[in-house]
Amino acid sequence: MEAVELRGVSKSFGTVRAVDRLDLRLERGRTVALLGPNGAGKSTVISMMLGLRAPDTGTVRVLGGTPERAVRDGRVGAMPQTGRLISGVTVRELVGFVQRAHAAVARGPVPSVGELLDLARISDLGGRRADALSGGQAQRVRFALAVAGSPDLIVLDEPTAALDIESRRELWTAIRRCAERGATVLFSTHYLEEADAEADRIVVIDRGRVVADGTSEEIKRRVAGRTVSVDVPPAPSIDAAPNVSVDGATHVGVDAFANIDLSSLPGVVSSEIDGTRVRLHTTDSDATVLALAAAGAVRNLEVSGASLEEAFLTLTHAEEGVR
Ligand SMILES: Nc1ncnc2c1ncn2[C@@H]1O[C@H](COP(=O)(O)OP(=O)(O)OP(=O)(O)O)[C@@H](O)[C@H]1O
Repeated sequence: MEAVELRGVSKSFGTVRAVDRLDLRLERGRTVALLGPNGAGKSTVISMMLGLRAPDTGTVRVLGGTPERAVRDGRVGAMPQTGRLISGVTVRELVGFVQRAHAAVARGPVPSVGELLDLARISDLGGRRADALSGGQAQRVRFALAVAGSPDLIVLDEPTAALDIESRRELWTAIRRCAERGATVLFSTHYLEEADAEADRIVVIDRGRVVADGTSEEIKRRVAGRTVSVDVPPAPSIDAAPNVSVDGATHVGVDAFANIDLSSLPGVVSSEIDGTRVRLHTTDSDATVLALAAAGAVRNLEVSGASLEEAFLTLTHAEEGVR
């Protein structure tokens, strides 16, 4: 049984179609990133998984039942994007209150207050007022509250937004510990490097639809792009360099490196010149390199795979014709 299953789910707000016939299955025990630009529909998807919104069409199943049921049974721990900690209590009191509420209804064992403080890396904050914490500290307290019921599914909506690198690292240490204990983790993020580093699987959504789904390696491969970089040859060699025939049509010579139509080289879909460095984005790096070699333009040649960022931009801008 999957942790989450969305089938043909759509949700509109007035004329805005926030989620558009979305199908998504999350296997148990994995950490999945929901990645997408602003307004892609991430929060709306999450709110339907948590039973906070009903889909217009389609079905949402969580841990084999309705989202409401899974949440009511304490099997889902959530950290929504916004929400402040209540005032007038210490961190320990707040975590204790939520822990006892879970312990009273839980089917199985739940962590003690001390374990929760330790898990969320907030043991040293137990005596501090809950409403007087830094952003990173407050986020770790919210995480402790989210996992107080030892949930099977943890849903985190942009958990590290606006946190500095150190706070992000601390929070991820805590999240990873829950994942290692077998929890399924779904988190949304704008940070590509975070999805790359923390997720077993990345689901890229855009305009309410899944545009890519796989490991970060698979997503990078989907873009099928490689970047070939070379230095622009120094002036003395320019005149001596031969011209090269490309696709039997365009004659390219390194003497005119700055003026040639780089995108007419075989495989090249776009190019950029940065100072003395030329970067060619290509779908056929072998052919591009051969053409450059024939032109004698292979100084400091480097071939690299597409970055996740390039893949993300390509995937999410595909329909706009960008790139
Ligand atoms: N309550 C609402 N009323 C009207 N429109 C809404 C509402 N909630 C979301 N939307 C719209 O639905 C679309 C998807 O929004 P959503 O918040 O799900 O995206 P998101 O991917 O979480 O974005 P972000 O990364 O900016 O948080 C957007 O166009 C948004 O303006």
